Amino acid sequence: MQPICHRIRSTSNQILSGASAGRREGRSIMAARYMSGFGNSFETEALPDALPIGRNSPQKCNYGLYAEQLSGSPFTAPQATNQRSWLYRIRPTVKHSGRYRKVDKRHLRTAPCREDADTPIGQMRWSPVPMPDEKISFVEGLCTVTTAGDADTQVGMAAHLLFVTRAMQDEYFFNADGELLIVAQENRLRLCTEFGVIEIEPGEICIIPRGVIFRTELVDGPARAYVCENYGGAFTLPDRGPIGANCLANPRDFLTPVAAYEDREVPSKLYVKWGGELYLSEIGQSPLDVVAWHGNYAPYKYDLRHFSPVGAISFDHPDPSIFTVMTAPSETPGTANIDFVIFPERWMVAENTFRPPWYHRNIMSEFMGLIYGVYDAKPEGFTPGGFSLHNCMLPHGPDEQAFETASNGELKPVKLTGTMAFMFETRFPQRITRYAADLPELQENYIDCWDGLNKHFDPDRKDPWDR
Ligand SMILES: O=C(O)Cc1cc(O)ccc1O
Ligand SMILES: [Fe+2]
Repeated sequence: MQPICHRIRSTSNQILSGASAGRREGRSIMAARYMSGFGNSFETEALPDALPIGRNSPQKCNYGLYAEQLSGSPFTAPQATNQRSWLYRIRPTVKHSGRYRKVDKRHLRTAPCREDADTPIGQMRWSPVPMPDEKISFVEGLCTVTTAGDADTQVGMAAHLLFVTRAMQDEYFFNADGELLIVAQENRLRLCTEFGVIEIEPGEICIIPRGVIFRTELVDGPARAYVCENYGGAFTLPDRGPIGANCLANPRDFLTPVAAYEDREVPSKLYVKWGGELYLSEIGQSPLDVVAWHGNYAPYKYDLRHFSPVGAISFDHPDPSIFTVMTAPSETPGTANIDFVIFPERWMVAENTFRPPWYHRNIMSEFMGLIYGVYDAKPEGFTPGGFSLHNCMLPHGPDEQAFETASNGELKPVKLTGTMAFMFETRFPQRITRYAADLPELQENYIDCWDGLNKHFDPDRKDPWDR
């Protein structure tokens, strides 16, 4: 067995859900099981010998399965970015797809989307949007708040809020417009995918690559998440440069599910997001019928609490790029289509330093969310489930309270505990949607948080401590 190649054999791994999952919980068959490593070539089978050995397309596959390739990159992409998997399934995906009809996309939007034309520019922040009362599934609960770039040309991103108050029952979804980075914020979410079952809780994220079919279930109540839709090339790990081979997000902590399948023949619905619209196809069975698969194009999860931050151990506040979990690069080196950055628990030890984020203007556009705890630059008004947008070149930085505390406090080592904020940072301006602009949670007075930053300048008093 090659070191980066996983062959997971299990006697039977069928996706069970709802009541049947509960009844059989003791049998471990339901527990999501994973293989470790980022970007590996994995192989996994839910029935013994379902995977052909040493070839992809035998004349006949074992168990009467169909072989099918899913290409996440052009065939000819360079080795480092070449992504594809081979799926051995009960039916080919053409049988999970009939005629499509357009359906209501509710609050789902796609770039380019210029619903912000009448909204003045400005720094923006929203309080958490309450969980809706109505029963909505993953597909109905995606509410776009910003879009950037152009999905058709495969550049840019969208930031969505996600509210899930009901499981998808005989309903499935895939997104042709981009890969989905799902950041759990409240309660767990179970994603039953073509490749196997992934479960995430607040503090964890998962990536569903473009085109992968899945449905979602609830585990412990209505779930809320943030979602970044990446229209461009896939997220990957950033180069660590002089940091070396370890720390930040370590590859072994990324987890990909083992194969699991449904052999379920009931009228079902397949929803597809394609070209910014939502389509529905009625099908006669579950499309999650992949009994075995191998390759490097597959969903995965990551626990953000495994991120090992590296920071200033003497003085000054480094650029937040040191906290990049994953990056979706563009063709221009160092200029990401999207950087996914976190602000986790960590020690602050820098001496003679203004420790919170500095005041800042940025060519990149910064969408931020708070999973739990307090963000050091914004102790007031930025609450878990809330979000903010500091767009291209718009100034921002610590609020008055953070400035006062950080400028005057004793600089002994301090641990920021129980906190997890994140940023979707993109090279493109982010356009807010009408939905976001009309939310009552939009904080009209956000910019007042900088009101009390008074002039301290005095040409006759050089010593800042002498006042
Ligand atoms: O709060 C922000 O705006 C994000 C951010 C964090 C940081 O540590 C440095 C710069 C920056 O933009
Ligand atoms: Fe910033």
